Amino acid sequence: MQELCKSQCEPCRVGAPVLPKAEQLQLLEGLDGWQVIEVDGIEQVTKFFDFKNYIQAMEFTNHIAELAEKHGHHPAILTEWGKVTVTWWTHKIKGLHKNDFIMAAHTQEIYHQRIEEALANI
Ligand SMILES: C[C@H](O)[C@H](O)[C@H]1CNC2=NC(N)=NC(=O)C2=N1
Repeated sequence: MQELCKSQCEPCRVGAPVLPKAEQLQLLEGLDGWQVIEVDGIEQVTKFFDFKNYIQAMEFTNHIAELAEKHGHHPAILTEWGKVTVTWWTHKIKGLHKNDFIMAAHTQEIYHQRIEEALANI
């Protein structure tokens, strides 16, 4: 995860190959609690994050939106009371690219940073 978290998204062209399952599993090992799902035949990597309330969930959602804009790579986000589910896949290849695992690593890093900040303010 350390390596992924320091990585930047690579240019991904239409028609690029989706990640083979073996590489997906290897990249998952570097993450914490993410899983690969398939939705309408499209493989995606997803994880949900817990929060104290809806405002904190929304703040995290907006932080991920800023991350996505910065990298030009955007997730599906479901924001609920106390919970945010973030799901990454690459639209242009209709599946998983290494970029999705890089962005998952950045996502969980943001969550951990926010938790540490909250604990520091107790
Ligand atoms: C033009 C724009 O950069 C592209 O459409 C980007 C936008 N964000 C994206 N996000 C994701 N998840 N997959 C993409 O293929 C993608 N393409």
